[in-house]
Amino acid sequence: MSRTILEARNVTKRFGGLVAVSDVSFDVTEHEVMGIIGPNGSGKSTMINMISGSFAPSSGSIRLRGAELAGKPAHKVARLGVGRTFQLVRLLPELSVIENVMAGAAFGHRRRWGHEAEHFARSLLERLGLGQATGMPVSALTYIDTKRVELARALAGDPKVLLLDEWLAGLNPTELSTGIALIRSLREEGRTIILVEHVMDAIRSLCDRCVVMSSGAKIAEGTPAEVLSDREVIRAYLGDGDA
Ligand SMILES: Nc1ncnc2c1ncn2[C@@H]1O[C@H](COP(=O)(O)OP(=O)(O)OP(=O)(O)O)[C@@H](O)[C@H]1O
Repeated sequence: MSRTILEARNVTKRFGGLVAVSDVSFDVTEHEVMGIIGPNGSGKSTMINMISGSFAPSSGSIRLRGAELAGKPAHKVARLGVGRTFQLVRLLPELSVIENVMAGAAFGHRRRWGHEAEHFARSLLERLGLGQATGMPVSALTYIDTKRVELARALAGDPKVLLLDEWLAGLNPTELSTGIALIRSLREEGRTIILVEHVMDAIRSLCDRCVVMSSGAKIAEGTPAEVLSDREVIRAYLGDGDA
């Protein structure tokens, strides 16, 4: 039976006078891939940042299997089981590829150290196609490879919920199909994933459900086919004249 793993209730985030996220609620079921989509500036990254503990909500609740995440710092949220990648890749530039991934193993949900961390990091890097690059400095990597390392680092903590913030952004068409196949393989192994994405092909082919945001509010929720044919969603993306 499917169970709710993450529950967002009436979540609001204000930056001074600006309401970036306004009273948003949704549930994420175990093993599902849920997309958060919406036009630029609609509050998607802010929502992800609140789930991962980068920002505290101004009000509302975010629970992971019943445990309150709202207001907890990012390292505690990671320990409780939320792993993430960032819209702008954040790696430790002084460290090698494998050291970056081992850092994720040390600070994630299931802590691994020393040989165990190294072994696990190596197996993840091989799986993500970076088996030959483990000792390289991250500064020598191509853009897609830095994204792979960041994904490996997030997976190294064995997260219960993986947040991908525009992980596919900036990839060329070949890299994009590799990237989509990679996320699909994570989905097939039963991971729970929340992804913020602008690439509609990826949304259609990867997501079980989507939440659509516009100006901070949730305006629709459903399968990709349902929400992408919703008049209000089309209006939010294209403007009044086109809906
Ligand atoms: N740290 C911050 N301080 C002040 N305002 C912020 C901050 N972060 C986001 N905002 C504002 O909150 C609103 C929502 O931004 P957010 O980045 O969450 O949108 P988004 O849907 O992720 O956009 P995009 O698709 O362009 O990444 C925007 O108006 C943005 O300028």
